[in-house]
Amino acid sequence: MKPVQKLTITEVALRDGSHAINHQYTLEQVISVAKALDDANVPYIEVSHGDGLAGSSLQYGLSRTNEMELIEAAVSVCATSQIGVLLLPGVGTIQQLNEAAKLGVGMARIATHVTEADISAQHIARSKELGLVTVGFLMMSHMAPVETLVEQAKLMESYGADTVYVVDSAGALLPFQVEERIRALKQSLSAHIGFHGHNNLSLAMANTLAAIQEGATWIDGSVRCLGAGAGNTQTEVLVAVLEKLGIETGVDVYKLMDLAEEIVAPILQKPQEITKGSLVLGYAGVYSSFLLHAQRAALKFGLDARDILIELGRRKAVGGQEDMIMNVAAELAKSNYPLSSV
Ligand SMILES: CC[C@H](O)CC(=O)C(=O)O
Ligand SMILES: [Mn+2]
Repeated sequence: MKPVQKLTITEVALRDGSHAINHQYTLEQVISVAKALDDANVPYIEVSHGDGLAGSSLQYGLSRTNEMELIEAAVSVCATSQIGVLLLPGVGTIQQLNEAAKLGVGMARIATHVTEADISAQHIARSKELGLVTVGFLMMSHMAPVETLVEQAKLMESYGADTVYVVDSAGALLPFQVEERIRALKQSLSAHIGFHGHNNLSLAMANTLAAIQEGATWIDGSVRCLGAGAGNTQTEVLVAVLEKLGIETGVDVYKLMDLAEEIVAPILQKPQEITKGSLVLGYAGVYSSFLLHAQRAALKFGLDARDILIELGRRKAVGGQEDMIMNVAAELAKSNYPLSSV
């Protein structure tokens, strides 16, 4: 392994994990998870609706608890960890960013589809003005050629992003594809490079290690894999693996293991496994957060969720097009279903 610089871990179970529990976090759950992550010395903890600030809606799923209350509570129980928020321009606005900053968050991640970095300019600029650590988050990175990804990352850097992430939203990338993407960004940017994986093809850990090997230093994980689809790179496992590789994170692995077992496992509505549904996300390159929406549409129309997901992949649906899921299901139900089989 090439020498690796110190890594900065961001825990996403309180944001990406919100998808997996239908955005039903309670104040008590967020407080207990945030407190334990702070105690384990995790540097950044993301707290927001799964689809970012202001994501609570019929389209994406209504939050049980107002996210600003969750953010405020998480900030209040953390002595050293910084709370971060995710914002998708158009879903959330500058107003919510200002509000979150007032509550004491330390980081904002501005997320766009991999070809749409230009819509992040004002949000990145505002985040910098607010003095926040500012991250550009290029979602569905598997959908663009490497050159396009580099171009888009450079835009985010030019707006002021301190770090730019390759986000494997569908868990569709293979390790060599992660390597070529991170290598190209490393060669073209001076910003830090980050990686956010999903485990739909059981490659989150391999992809994360590939990213680190090529120079990514900002890395996401979710405790007990609590994230959309089959979840993210499992944080407590990642920290243990990194320790074995002699790579420093500053995170206490024993405390993370206890948190995973005693606090996060009881929150899970079902274990984070690679089911046929989540496997198809990675296989067809579909946004991980579409899984539960597709399963609900399948029930409603008497379909196999896999056929809905395959069709969404064929149509290259992107985040924000959740309304397409019901449309596709309705069309499939009327046509000579099944159109495809896996
Ligand atoms: C919009 C939200 C999405 O879940 C962001 C993310 O974590 C991803 O694209 O993987
Ligand atoms: Mn994600």
